[in-house]
Amino acid sequence: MQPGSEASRRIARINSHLHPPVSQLEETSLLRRADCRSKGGASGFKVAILGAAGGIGQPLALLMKMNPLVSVLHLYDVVNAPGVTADISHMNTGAVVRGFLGQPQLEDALAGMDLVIIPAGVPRKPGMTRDDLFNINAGIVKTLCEGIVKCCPKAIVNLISNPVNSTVPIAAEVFKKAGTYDSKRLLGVTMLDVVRANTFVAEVLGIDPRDVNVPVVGGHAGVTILPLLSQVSPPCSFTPEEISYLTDRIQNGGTEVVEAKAGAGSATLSMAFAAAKFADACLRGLRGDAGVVECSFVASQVTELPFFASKVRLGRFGVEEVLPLGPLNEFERAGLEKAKKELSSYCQWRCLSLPGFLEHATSGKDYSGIMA
Ligand SMILES: NC(=O)c1ccc[n+]([C@@H]2O[C@H](COP(=O)([O-])OP(=O)(O)OC[C@H]3O[C@@H](n4cnc5c(N)ncnc54)[C@H](O)[C@@H]3O)[C@@H](O)[C@H]2O)c1
Ligand SMILES: O=C(O)C[C@H](O)C(=O)O
Repeated sequence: MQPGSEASRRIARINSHLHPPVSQLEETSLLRRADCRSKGGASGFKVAILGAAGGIGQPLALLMKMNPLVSVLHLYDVVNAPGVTADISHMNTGAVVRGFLGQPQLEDALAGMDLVIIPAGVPRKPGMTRDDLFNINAGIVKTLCEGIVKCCPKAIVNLISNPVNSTVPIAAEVFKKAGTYDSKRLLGVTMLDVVRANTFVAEVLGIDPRDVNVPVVGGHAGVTILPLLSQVSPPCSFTPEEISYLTDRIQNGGTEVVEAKAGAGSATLSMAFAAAKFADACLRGLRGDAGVVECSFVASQVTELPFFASKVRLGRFGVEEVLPLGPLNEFERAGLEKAKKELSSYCQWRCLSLPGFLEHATSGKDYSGIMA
């Protein structure tokens, strides 16, 4: 480019506008982004994050923008999506980032997505259980899933919003009602339990946490979180005291963070790390990689319960196989009974088939009055 030429004057004028927010930049620049030659996003997967401006959503957006398997990243929230999008979009990695704000833009955010990750919803405060979030989060999840039904019914859905033990059955019910349900494509994210288990076990053993893999089965709340310490890789053994300490710490890892944050929310950074790891596994499965196995809360026949977390093999269509629990020791068999009892006591599960329950339960009102 010749110094002093019209082109160089244009670029200088554009640079002088680089300070205003992105929306103003679009209006004032001579070269609008829409006119740029590179459109990006040539190959790879299209991923949407719903709740992208939240405590989990923001670091998760950052991590997904760094994932080379992602070519298009849609960031949707009911607040602050433009700001997060402008910020993340300046990272010089491959994915093209677009932001979407509020319900009127939900359908555009979802159109054509391969993977939808949902961390939208309210987090716990000290003294609350995850189940206390149901009345608000079930309604949010229902609305978002209705968008998925319309715009990307074949997408893989990674559901993070709590209580996962209930939001996954709610999402399944929304998809069933619309006739788009495919149990292989709906995955509750329990990866943080595995991430925590790997970290705590590595601490006890004095080894690198990246070398540890602990299967964690059941669900995602209290005693429903069941680490299978007899199946740790690499093979190892624990004293009864170590087993008791590890089981308790893994089951209460979420509460440990909620209490440490003292009212400022629940796990966000470790959750974003776990969600990004899990999403990457789903994308590798979609790509056709062999042997991608992670734990997830899915429709299952591993126990008599309709949904259960266990190891699943991920493939081109989502969950290709729900793997059996494997041999359990006596402590784990007792833990499994407790987990199943707790999981089956979730009233939402018992009531899902009642006429009108889905609408009532997701209206934000107390649903206990219509329980059988
Ligand atoms: N599965 C897990 O292991 C796990 C771990 C940690 C947190 N969580 C859960 O994830 C959820 C989010 O946690 P957080 O810390 O990010 O909360 P947060 O409040 O920081 O962020 C939630 C975001 O969701 C957005 N939101 C609310 N309603 C929405 C809607 N209708 N559509 C789109 N976005 C909407 C909010 O604007 C906010 O930006 C909570 O329910 C929390 O309990 C799950
Ligand atoms: O504990 C919470 O409420 C958030 C999350 O489920 C967690 O395990 O950290």
